[in-house]
Amino acid sequence: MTLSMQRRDNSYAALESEYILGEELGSGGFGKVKLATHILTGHKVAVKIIDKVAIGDDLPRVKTEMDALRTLAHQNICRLYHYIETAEKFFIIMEYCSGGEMFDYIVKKERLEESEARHFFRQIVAAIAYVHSMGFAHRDMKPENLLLTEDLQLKLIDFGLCAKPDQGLQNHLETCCGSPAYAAPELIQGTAYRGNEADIWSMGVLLYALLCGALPFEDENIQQLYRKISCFVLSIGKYEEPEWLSSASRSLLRSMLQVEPRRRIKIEDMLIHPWINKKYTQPLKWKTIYDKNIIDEECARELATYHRMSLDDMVTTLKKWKFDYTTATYFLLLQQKRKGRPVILPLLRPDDMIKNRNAALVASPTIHSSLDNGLERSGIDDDNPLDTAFVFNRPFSPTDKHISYARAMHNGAVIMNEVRSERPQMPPGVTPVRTRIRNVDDKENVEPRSQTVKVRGPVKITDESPRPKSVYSTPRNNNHRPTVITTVQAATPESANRNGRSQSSERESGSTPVSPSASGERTPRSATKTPRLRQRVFASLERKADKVFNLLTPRRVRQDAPTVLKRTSNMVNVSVTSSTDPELVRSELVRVFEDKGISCEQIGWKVSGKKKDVAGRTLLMVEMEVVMIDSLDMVGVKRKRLNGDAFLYKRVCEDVLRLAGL
Ligand SMILES: Nc1ncnc2c1ncn2[C@@H]1O[C@H](COP(=O)(O)OP(=O)(O)OP(=O)(O)O)[C@@H](O)[C@H]1O
Repeated sequence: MTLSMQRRDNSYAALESEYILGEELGSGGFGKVKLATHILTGHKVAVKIIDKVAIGDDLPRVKTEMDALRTLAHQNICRLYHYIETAEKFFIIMEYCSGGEMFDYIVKKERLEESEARHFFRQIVAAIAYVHSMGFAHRDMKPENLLLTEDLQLKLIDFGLCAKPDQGLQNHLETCCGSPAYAAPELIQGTAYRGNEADIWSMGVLLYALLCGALPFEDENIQQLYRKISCFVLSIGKYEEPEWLSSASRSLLRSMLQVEPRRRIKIEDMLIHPWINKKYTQPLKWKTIYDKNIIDEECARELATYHRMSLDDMVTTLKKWKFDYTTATYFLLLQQKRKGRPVILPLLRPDDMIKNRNAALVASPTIHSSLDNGLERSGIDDDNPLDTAFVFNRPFSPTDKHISYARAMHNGAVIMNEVRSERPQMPPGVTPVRTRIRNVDDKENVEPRSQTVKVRGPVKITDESPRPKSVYSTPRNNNHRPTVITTVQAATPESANRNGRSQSSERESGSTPVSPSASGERTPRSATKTPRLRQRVFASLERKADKVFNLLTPRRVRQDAPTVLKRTSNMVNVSVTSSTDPELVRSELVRVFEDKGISCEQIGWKVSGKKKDVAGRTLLMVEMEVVMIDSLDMVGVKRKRLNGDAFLYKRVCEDVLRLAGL
């Protein structure tokens, strides 16, 4: 092991006995976020890893984020479970939002129907009403900071720029922060402002993005962007109002995108706004469903048994809200309970489990069999080996619950093999696809378990196993990468320089306003396409992608890439080409990146591009991975924003794929 690897090992040692690190979920200006498994419960969590040296002067931002996350507990705010600080790093362990970024959802849908936009926006309003009621302003509202759970519940993240003025939100703030495209005019003008009023403006931009699939003010050049917002402020410019917007949505947007902060709609008035409440029978429930003073007895009892403590002592411990491993386990047990799963911990402690990974197994039936009888599988992650082991086993006997859980923890591979023998055979590493339809009318005002939304699969591609018939591999190495979580990954390679931060949102608007019209809410999309909204891209991009094929050329492909081409059936963020030749597609991606002056790096089937501004600052990092689409046996391109502004990402992807022959 090299010295640098050892160093990395040590820096992750704090997580070793408690979490198993997995793939990278995303990265921001302040670190990266990885998927991980909480060893004791087997649940997935997200771990934000911040390097103390790399963060430098921005250290206070971590403190701000931690203070906010410790205080704020709301159903639409990503839950903090555990916080670890070491000499080198901060680890922020949070609720895992498997549905990806809200932005990708908008992109996938091009824009949202008003009813769907309302479903999401009500959750944004609920989160911000709560944040403001607690004396905080978020100050960085944008679609990248809104994540989705697998059942399309929205979670606000990234409280690193939030503010909590000592004398309350009526007090003025001065620091200009957030993304320029979402920034209120008073921030851009550099005057003192109120954080809550600035949040309402950003929410207006966000609602516009949901309804129109574009931003109201955009420009490649940040000064031009400011100029556009200033023109709007001076009433010599307007944002475009597409004709498909209903009169109620226009009126809400106008009241939020109100230049004069005092005249901007207040969050209390938004809660009762007709557009927000249309077709909802109950008022928006914005208050938190969590009470820090109430501890769930069943979860506390299970923890007390595990730690060999009295229930009272455990309740006292939990109420200290230390955000340590016990707090994390409590929250995960609570989550388990809400999903109708047994509230059970193993007899062994994580350290023992790791030491005894290969110990002989002791008992047979496992605990989660009731789940297998079609009772309730919600929340069980098919692509989590530990969870999967629990789901498809034999009936539960109360006496052996701990032993069998421990068995599953000890030797997932053995259990998995047993499991597979009871299920249709699948190639190793292939994750079964699960879809669920739930049943609901009023999505927001019912308990999460009874909600009915079609579940989107997780964003990542989990099928990484080569298929005998159609494996495309580079000449030097045929090894495929391991599946997502198999062993403790004390160290994972750092991605090359992902610390660039987006400076601006970039898109030329240049369009004149469309006169308002009171069109109905459910205008079919086909009838509402407006060429003026040039920002709407991905859907059209995907439709045109089939033209890539004929224009592909095989030049400039490095033949030394080590990884195997992935096959996928997961179409999230994947553009289909009509090509059957992945090498051709890859070489064309490289060519177009280079032609556009975007520096690019090719690693296996992934082509990463980095766009910089004139001053050499990284504005955006994007990754395009060539994949084979299972059902079609065609080549696809999977897009991923590594860093930087989402709408700039959208534009760059559009350009790259268009120039590649559309
Ligand atoms: N809880 C989570 N579940 C799933 N993915 C997550 C989670 N938290 C963050 N991510 C992913 O990681 C990305 C970066 O996270 P985050 O915005 O918190 O980092 P940051 O360094 O503060 O970024 P920024 O530069 O925007 O401030 C997100 O955009 C998202 O894609």
